[in-house]
Amino acid sequence: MEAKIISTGSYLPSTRVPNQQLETLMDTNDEWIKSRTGIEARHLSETENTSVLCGKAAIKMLDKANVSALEVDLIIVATMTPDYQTPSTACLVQEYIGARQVMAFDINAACSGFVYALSIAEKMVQSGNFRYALVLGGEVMSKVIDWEDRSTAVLFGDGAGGVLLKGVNEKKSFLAEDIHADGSRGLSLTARHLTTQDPFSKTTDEIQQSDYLKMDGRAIFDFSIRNVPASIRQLAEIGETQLAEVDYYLLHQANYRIVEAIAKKLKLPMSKFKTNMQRYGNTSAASIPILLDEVVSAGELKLGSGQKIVLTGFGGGLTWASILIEL
Ligand SMILES: O=C(O)C1CCN(c2ccc(-c3cc(CO)ccc3Cl)cn2)CC1
Repeated sequence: MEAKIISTGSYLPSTRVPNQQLETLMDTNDEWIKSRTGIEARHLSETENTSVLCGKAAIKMLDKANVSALEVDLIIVATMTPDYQTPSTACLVQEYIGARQVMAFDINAACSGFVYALSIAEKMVQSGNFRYALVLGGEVMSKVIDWEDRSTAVLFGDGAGGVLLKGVNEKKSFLAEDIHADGSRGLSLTARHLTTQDPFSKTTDEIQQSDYLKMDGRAIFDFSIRNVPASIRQLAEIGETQLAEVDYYLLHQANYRIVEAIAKKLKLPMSKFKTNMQRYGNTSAASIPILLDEVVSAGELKLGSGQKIVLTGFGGGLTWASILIEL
């Protein structure tokens, strides 16, 4: 049995916030944001939590595939901004879409989360025990942002996207993967630090509970430029594929200059690297599936066409993960 992507879907909350609107909230400006990140606007959720964004994206992909929610055997949600610690966001999605009481769980690999989840779901479908698998990336980053910290508040957005996998007796579609973590540099990007809190705990001063996302931007920038090209080269070698044979590279949409720098290091044209951070900002685990759905919806990628794509996530953890897929 092999796993095949049979549908894609995405959902953005309705409130669009252009850079100019952030100028009224903090000491920033459209020119700085656009020139340093490529971001022109982001969508922010006023009432819909992560499970609802994911549920709405899931309903779109099930409808497109003409698959009932009752046929879904597995739901994985990649998120660093769950509705709750428990229940998992995937359990809330199961209820939201009206699926049977099937296996549903969240994974947290931050901006690499969707690629991690896709790798996990593929193996589970290959086992022959799961016929239809919903693989979602969803974030409400706006709830972990410090809206007084202009260095991070201008970078992130909310949204959800995903794919519907089906077990089929066809040739392999998932050709190669390169998936990593490096916890030694994990504190370069943190959010929601939960320290020990019991009558006997001895939280020292430097161990601070923190609700907000904090990022060493320079460190993450440098890590990305170093690790992502190496991961893509390694993937191409494992998949016995030339970099030029890949139709599109869909990278985590953190920063336009990062995508440019990676394309340059790989000596590939920017035309192979689709981007949408201009419209949505950095939606962490949701960025790749939203981009994939947009490129498929635009007809630039066709499911079942044999086109080759590389999906690469990179960020919190630190994690980085690449997957080579023949559609
Ligand atoms: O001064 C400048 O130019 C600033 C410098 C700092 N910037 C950054 C830094 C890091 C990221 C980033 C974040 C993640 C997490 O999803 C993953 C990957 C990256 Cl590369 C995005 N922007 C913005 C422009």
